[in-house]
Amino acid sequence: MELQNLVDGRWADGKGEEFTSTNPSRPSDVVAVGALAGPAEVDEAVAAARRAQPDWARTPHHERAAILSRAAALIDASADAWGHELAAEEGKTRAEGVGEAQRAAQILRYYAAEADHETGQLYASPRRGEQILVTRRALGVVGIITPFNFPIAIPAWKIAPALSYGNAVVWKPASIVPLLAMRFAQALHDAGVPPGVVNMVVADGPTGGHLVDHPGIHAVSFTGSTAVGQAIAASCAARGVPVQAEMGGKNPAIVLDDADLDLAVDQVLLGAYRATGQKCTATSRLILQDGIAEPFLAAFARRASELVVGDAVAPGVQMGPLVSAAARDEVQRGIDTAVRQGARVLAGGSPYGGALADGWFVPPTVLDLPSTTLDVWRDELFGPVVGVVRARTAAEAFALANDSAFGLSASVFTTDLGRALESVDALDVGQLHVNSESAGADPHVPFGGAKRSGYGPKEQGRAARDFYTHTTTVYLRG
Ligand SMILES: NC(=O)C1=CN([C@@H]2O[C@H](COP(=O)(O)OP(=O)(O)OC[C@H]3O[C@@H](n4cnc5c(N)ncnc54)[C@H](OP(=O)(O)O)[C@@H]3O)[C@@H](O)[C@H]2O)C=CC1
Ligand SMILES: O=C(O)CCC(=O)C(=O)O
Repeated sequence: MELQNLVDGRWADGKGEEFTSTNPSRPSDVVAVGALAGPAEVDEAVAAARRAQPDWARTPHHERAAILSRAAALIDASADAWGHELAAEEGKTRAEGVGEAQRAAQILRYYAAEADHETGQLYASPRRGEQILVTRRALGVVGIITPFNFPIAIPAWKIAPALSYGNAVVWKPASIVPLLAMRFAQALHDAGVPPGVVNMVVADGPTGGHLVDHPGIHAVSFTGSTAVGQAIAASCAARGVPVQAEMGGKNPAIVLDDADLDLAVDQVLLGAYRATGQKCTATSRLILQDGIAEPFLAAFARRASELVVGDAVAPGVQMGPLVSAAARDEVQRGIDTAVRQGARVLAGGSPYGGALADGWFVPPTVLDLPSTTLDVWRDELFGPVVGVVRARTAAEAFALANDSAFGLSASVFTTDLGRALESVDALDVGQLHVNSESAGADPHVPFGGAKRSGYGPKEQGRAARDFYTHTTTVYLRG
């Protein structure tokens, strides 16, 4: 597949450095080749977006919605093929890839349906002969920067609301997995998004910085690492531009003495190892109450070791590789450091030999931690690694869960409604799952993190409308 950028409604080769994307299951297989875009193409894209945006904002909401619905249908029709490509380029399994493509279509449909919701409010006035209206308008041109781990769903949940509320976008996807970005841009283009309303430039991080600092950009939405997100937030603050940054996580799963253990084992496995642990919402800390710790761990470590790891597109595979050699090396280094610091390996832990040694595979790993002083308790590894500690009481378990600079997501497993409600009060996180895995985000409800996991307004649902529009309060007298 040849890499191209979409600028002002035209597909064009990049003018920057040559780039090759490869299959992390079989790194000698090339998935896409081409040249990256550079700052000049970002400038062209921003100029095109600025020209196109006013008319797009004036286009009746229902016409914008019809385009999003058509794009959703195009994605659904290609979900099998694109899901396969996603798995071959990013490393999640084929089933997860197809599911992600379908999720992108579902998100587009949700924001298409937003056309049927009210777009403002009418208030009574304290003065005779006056009404007060609150209307909404688009921000203008939004810079969108997305990570590798959800190459179509995350772009969908940023770009669909931006478009639905009348903005134009300049989007820089993660350069390591450009293929699904091209597919998504293609679906929007083929569905009839006017030239310049959606521009996609496959570029490196520094060129992303050029986009963030561009004076023609009116807001920025970012998902990725905490370091980059905080730097972007700082530059946006310096320019006075709205920003939302969705960043890392170190998400706990708490299993209390009264939990349904079979359910908890199943769900924690999903949270920890689906997408090879490469989700900001993945479970990476496991807090077990003493009474169930040993039976839970015995079952969990056995099930983790039994997961079928292999080529992401092969039938029956339950976990694929990490996205890159660098990611594989970093996660393996994190495991080795944990072991040096005293962690006991209950599953995985060592690099694969044999056929899997050629791909970027790390085994599903369970580490029993002697204390919370180990680096693996604090630092996000972004891989299939879970560190386990024990707690005497539910209160102690909740305190351990809050012992993190991050606050994205958490799971609590209990059959006691009172304890479930206590956890709602106790845990400082953006998403709390009671009796389900820590990952997952529905399009109609807010998504985002507390503490270092998130900065600025949340994403999705009504929260997206608040980010992608601003209000005008109209004091109206006849
Ligand atoms: N919270 C989350 O959802 C996610 C968190 N992460 C965390 O981030 C780590 C690294 O993953 P990665 O995807 O590389 O995350 P990064 O934060 O490095 O990248 C995310 C996006 O930002 C771009 N970018 C990088 N540097 C800059 C910059 N200076 N200015 C503007 N844009 C920039 C990247 O471009 P390019 O790809 O071209 O470098 C990519 O499009 C993971 O190990 C994980 O800890 C990662 C993905 C998702
Ligand atoms: O849990 C999910 O489905 C979303 C996760 C996410 O946003 C991420 O990993 O970047």
